[in-house]
Amino acid sequence: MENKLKLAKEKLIVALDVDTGEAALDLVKKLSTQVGMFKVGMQLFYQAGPDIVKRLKEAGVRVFLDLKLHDIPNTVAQAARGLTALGADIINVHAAGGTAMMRAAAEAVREQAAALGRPAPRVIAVTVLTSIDPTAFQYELGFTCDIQRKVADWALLTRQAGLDGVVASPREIAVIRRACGEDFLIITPGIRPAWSVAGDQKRIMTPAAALGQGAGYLVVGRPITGQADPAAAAQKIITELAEVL
Ligand SMILES: O=c1ccn([C@@H]2O[C@H](COP(=O)(O)O)[C@@H](O)[C@H]2O)c(=O)[nH]1
Repeated sequence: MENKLKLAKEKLIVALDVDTGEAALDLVKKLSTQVGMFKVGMQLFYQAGPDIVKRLKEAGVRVFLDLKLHDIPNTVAQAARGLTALGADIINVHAAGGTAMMRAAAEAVREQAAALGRPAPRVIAVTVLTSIDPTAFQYELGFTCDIQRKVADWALLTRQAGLDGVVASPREIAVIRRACGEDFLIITPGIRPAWSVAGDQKRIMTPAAALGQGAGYLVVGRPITGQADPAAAAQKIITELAEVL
């Protein structure tokens, strides 16, 4: 069981969606024995500033920098260069930015990492946000195919652009695997244990079910960080994961 708990820990990424560096570091202190990686998103990065990534790296943790870059290729490449210099382990862009933008990001990251003499962070692409349901996808965003088809197409585009993987709902893991193969990284937010509330997430799955589908990593935010005892919530999740490993 101990080995399974270790493996489960490696699968878990906790979203540090808080306003200050101090709050983020406090969560890291409480959770670092149970969590393999921490995610810095827009909420923390825009308020605490880029230095938070360096502080987390100094604290010895792995960092997924989830800023979802989406702009013209040159702008995204220059931004990706900056994020690489901060020392993130994974960065991301939006697949909707297209292949030229994704290729530019991947190339800039490789060049910058080589110039700094460091391993390059993995670069992945966000497909369809897990907060989008089929109605919004069709009637607000105007897509005529279903979400699964679009996610599979964008995942393939991402792979062809030379990126390492995608962010998607666990509900799309099977179609992504069929399109992109077993060695393609799939990071899944939209994780909701049976005892938690969905909130704004629409395409959700429990931790055990997502792992059963073959998720590379599971991103969990509020079901852990929104609890009075985040460490106890994280422990419940890794125990649930260990049971299916
Ligand atoms: O499609 C996506 C892409 C990114 N996210 C991010 O993951 C976490 C999820 O947090 P919860 O509190 O567990 O809902 C959050 O930081 C999002 O920005 C996503 O949810 N869906």
